[in-house]
Amino acid sequence: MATRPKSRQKKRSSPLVSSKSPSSSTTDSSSRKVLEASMDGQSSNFEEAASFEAAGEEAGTTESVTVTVRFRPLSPREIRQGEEIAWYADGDTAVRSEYNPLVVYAYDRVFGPTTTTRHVYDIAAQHVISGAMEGINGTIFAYGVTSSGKTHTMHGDQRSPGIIPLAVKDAFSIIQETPSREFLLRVSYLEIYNEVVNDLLNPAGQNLRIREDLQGTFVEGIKEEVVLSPAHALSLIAAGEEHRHVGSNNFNLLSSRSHTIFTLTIESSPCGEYCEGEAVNLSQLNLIDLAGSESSRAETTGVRRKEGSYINKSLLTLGTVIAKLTDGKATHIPYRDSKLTRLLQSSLSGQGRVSLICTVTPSSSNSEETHNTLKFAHRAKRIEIQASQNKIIDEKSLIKKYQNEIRSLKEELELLKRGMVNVGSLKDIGGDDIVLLKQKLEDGHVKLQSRLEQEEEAKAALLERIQRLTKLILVSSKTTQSPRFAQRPGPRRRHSFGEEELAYLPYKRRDMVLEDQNCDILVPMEGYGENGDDGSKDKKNRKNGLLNWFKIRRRESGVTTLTSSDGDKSSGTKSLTTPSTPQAESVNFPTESRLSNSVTAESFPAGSFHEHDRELPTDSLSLQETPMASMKTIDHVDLLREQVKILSGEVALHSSVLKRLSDEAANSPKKEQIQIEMRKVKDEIRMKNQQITSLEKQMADSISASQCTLDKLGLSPSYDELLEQLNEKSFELEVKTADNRIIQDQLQQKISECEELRDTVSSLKQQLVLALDTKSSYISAQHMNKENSPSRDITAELLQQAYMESEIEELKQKVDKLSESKSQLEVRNQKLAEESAYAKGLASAAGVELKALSEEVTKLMKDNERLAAELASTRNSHQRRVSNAPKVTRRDGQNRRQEPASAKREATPSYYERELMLEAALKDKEQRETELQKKVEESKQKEAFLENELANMWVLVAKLKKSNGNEHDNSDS
Ligand SMILES: Nc1ncnc2c1ncn2[C@@H]1O[C@H](COP(=O)(O)OP(=O)(O)OP(=O)(O)O)[C@@H](O)[C@H]1O
Repeated sequence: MATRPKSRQKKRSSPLVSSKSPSSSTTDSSSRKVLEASMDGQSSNFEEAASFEAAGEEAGTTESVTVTVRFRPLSPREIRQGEEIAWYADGDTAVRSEYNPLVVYAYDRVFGPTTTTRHVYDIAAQHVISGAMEGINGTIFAYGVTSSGKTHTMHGDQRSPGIIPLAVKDAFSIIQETPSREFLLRVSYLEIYNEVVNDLLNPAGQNLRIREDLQGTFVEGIKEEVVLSPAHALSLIAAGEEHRHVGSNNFNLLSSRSHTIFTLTIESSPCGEYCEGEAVNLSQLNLIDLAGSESSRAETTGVRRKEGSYINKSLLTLGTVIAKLTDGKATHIPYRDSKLTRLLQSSLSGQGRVSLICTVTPSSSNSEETHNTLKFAHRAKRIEIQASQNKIIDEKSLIKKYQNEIRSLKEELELLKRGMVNVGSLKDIGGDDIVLLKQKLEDGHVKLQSRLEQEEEAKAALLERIQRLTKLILVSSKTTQSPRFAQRPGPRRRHSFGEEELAYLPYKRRDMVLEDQNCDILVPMEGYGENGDDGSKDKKNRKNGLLNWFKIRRRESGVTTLTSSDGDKSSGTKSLTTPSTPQAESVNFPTESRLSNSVTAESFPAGSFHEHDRELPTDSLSLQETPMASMKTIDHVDLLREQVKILSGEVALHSSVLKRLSDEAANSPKKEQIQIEMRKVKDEIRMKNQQITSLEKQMADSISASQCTLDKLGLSPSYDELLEQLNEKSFELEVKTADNRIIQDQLQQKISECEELRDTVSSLKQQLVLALDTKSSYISAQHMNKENSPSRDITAELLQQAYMESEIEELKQKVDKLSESKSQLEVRNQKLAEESAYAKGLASAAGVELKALSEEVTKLMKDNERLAAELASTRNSHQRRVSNAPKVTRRDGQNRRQEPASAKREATPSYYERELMLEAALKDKEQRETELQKKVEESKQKEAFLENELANMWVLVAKLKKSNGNEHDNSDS
């Protein structure tokens, strides 16, 4: 990390407080929601921030999410409506309620309404970007209600570039400052609109699916573009923004109706020879501009309301996920409840650095929403994250793939060059026979010529490919090796944008758009957004508003006018003279004096990466040549030099021939013939020399032309323009070619898969044919057998025999199986018959027993009746006797009752004994009766059970008999 806020650095010396126990907490529910004394809250939170920072130094340690709050100023509309300030930034780390000074929340940092986005970037985002460049995943997102300033913070405009352009710029600056590593950057840009994922870089990529693999969630089929310069990346964002859903509500004329995620995938590996076998750092930087939550006060209808409910639902899920993550007890985190949380799953679950920038408005009308945002931010602070480097030792990483390809292409080129040089050895060919030699020479010449042409072509193709691949891999243009990661440089220089890069940022700030409008326009027009026309109105909005932002100043006529949203080229708009000179540029952006230095920026092609910030000395820039052009010049000169070498070789060969011819002419009688030959060779030599001279001239011209290139830059706008266009086109072509190659690889894979499948199909077909052949031969053999034809083929006979044998064998096996199952069934049958006999016996025994028991019961009942009658008569006689006896007084009665029982017994011994006996007998009988009745019941149950069993058995027996009968039938057949 290069720049850290000074205040933080100061605080680092203070004892660190664990980020796990944030001391600045609020009780969410209470009306007196505060909590700690403000100063305490601030300092402890500061320490927390310091702890985060320190943790960040060590990869893989626990950090907490960086949470910052950014206030926007009151909008002109709010001022007009006389709204008051409800919340304000109290110092650097606290937000306080104007209405209740005791309500205060503390964060890592709080930015007041005058803070610039650049400052916000330095504190809330820069460490995430530098981490991402080192292989640590990073996510930055802006959260807040509609119109609170999320898009202003994330995207910004030309006057105040947002976090996304600053991050892109910084990423390329870091590459520039890291000469020891090679980088490959890819971008993708998507939106989540009404829970549908759309690719903003590819209009055809609608409703994409979210998938999961071992590395986490990803969007299937999303387009990824390799980027080579900040301008290139920003142009993609601008193009993507054109497709984003934007509409108006009564708080924001250009309200984002979708969440967007801009992802920068960074691969890096050590430069040069050390890179082989070295792990590649791979990380993703997600820059997210959320759609704003909408309060019920938003006057929305139709499509707007639907969008609003989707936005609110996904933000609610985000809130729930964060609440559960910080709960500690939650077992299930509902990431899957919304596309947003699904895509943010790995970031939220703590893989990589996360920075949450909560944008708030101070206005009293939004007080409640602001309070909710503040509570959300406070909860998010408790999420723990793990910042560790992602290293992959994978040859499949794109950068490794390109590096390997470049290496092998270079080797190929080297071989080719050597082959071409060896061509010169032809000069050794010699012979006494001149005619033969001449013939040989002519043949050799033709062959040599065509071979040379082929090899030239191959070489040119190789060079082009190497160039193309090398260009995709970004390296620092600095030659000094000062590894960035080993020793961190001092304060980072400011981010500054070149003309070309600024052209891709929105020109007007949104508030300017709002201010330009009549106040009435802020309230939706009658019927606005009520029907399906919303879409078209959106488009119109986009055209009127956003198109202006993203209108790229073209240099066709040298002067371009940026029209206002109503198409008026009046004074309300700025006339932009396309600059080709520093003076012209300063006219364009009078407010930004720092821009005036970036003259040469536009002269650099989009297709090449060269840091051309205005911080770099202009002198150093002027010495640089357009890399693309320079590469081409070098290659051209290289090719010319090779051709000169070859021609010189040929001249040398002809000279040696000439020498031999002149020697021969001196001794030979056929002088004239030899002299003719010599003249021809001399002509050849002259011609070759002329060619050499012309090639040398071309070489000199090319070199001088390349040296003059810079002089011409800026002086000849049309040439620049053409060059730029050419470079852009060639860059586009390169990227397309890279894409094509990937597609071709995939195609190749599919083709090989297809071939494999075809092979399988053909082998299956063969098997089928074989089987059919066997069958038909068998049938024909059988047929022949039937006819008993004497001309029977022996093979068919053998085949038939074998077939029959196998058939017999099979049948035998079947018979065995059947007989086995038959015997099993017989055994079972036997058992069942035995069981049924036993059951029958039991049933009859039970019947007999039942009969006996019922007889006994009748007998007992009779006895019972008899005894009962006896007892009744005895009682009657006793009563009669008592009533006949003399009357006694009550006292007598009592006395008599008090007489001992023996005396009583003595008085009526037979009566008492008999009564007792009878009662005992009666009891006994009753007991026996109940017992017997119980037994009868049991027997009845038993009988019923046995009858049931018997019935079942009969059914079984019947079944068995039936199946036996079938088997017999089968075996008989
Ligand atoms: N810090 C700031 N300084 C000056 N103006 C700001 C600031 N933040 C926001 N604005 C202005 O406030 C208005 C609303 O901001 P912006 O569109 O960024 O809100 P938003 O949160 O993205 O809204 P939505 O969720 O509806 O898209 C714009 O005109 C913007 O220029």
